[in-house]
Amino acid sequence: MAGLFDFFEEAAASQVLPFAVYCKPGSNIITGIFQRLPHRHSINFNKKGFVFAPFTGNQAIFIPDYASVVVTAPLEAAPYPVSAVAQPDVDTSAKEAFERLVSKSIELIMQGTFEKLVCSRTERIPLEKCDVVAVYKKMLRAYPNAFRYCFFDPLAGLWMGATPEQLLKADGGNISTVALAGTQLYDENNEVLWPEKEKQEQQFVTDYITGQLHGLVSDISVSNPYTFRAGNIVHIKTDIWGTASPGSLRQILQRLHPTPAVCGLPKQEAMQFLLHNEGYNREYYSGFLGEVNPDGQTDLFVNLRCMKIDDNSVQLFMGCGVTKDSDPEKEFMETVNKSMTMRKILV
Ligand SMILES: C=C(O[C@@H]1C=C(C(=O)O)C=C[C@H]1O)C(=O)O
Repeated sequence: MAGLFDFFEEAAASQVLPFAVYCKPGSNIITGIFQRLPHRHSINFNKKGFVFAPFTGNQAIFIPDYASVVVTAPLEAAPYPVSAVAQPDVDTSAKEAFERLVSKSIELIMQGTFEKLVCSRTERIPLEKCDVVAVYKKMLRAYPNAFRYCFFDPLAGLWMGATPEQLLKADGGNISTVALAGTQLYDENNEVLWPEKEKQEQQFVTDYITGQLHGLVSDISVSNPYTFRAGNIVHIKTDIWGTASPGSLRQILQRLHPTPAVCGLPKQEAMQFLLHNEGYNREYYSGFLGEVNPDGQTDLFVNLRCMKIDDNSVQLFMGCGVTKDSDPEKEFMETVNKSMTMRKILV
């Protein structure tokens, strides 16, 4: 009988029908959902399946279980130690353009137009041929604490990523989410200390999320912020959980996405600013993805540390939170560090 990786090899090679292959943080079960017919389904929170939504949140793609073959496989291979891969040569014009965007954002924050903006950029790496399944297998072993996925849809293209950020977990009335922000390089020889700027940036996210949950979620609990490692970098993380009113999942999601961890404050204005000023289309980067299950666990993640794989190139996506205390050059370096998550598995 054909196993998950047979389906995956075939679906990735032919690139005709939508599919998703994923493994949850800390899990050793890989799930594949392979749609049987070339029909585009829209998201329906009453059906079980896999959702893939763009940054703007509009027109999410949905692969329903009932229209697909769903297979699982155990993750048996040992962890893959990601090697020290050299950082890429700096593309001066990309660096200057990004620093201009960050400077403009700082100015608008100083003027009071925004409290926070998350600026992002994309980088294209030429690649003759990408062995999608081999790269995915490497990613599975390299980032055990991330949500590791590969997704394909004929219009959206082929995407892969290892995201550290949960957007929403819901099981019956119990829901949880996280506020994740603040970034520095992981250094095993030094204790992690967080500057005020990073703490403040992360606090914005925690306050926004708890504020948005009020009215829809009761008994909201918030953990203390703690340091969380994601590959070669560390973040500040706060866990947030509570009890949701029945049938409120779609509304909670609308209120949360996109959080100020990936967009900005105020939300709608920040989104418009980013759409008009980043100079490229984020598409599904900083959107959300994962399992929807009205009768069980819904498990959604923010699409970060991801890439889009085309015939002859790979496009990387990375961003960073900008506040009034940001330094444009440091923010650019932060995006380089974040790009290493995917770069390391491409070598
Ligand atoms: C925007 C990204 O990451 C987000 C931004 C962070 C930051 O500004 O420090 C940290 C984690 C993520 O919430 C990205 O990885 O592209």
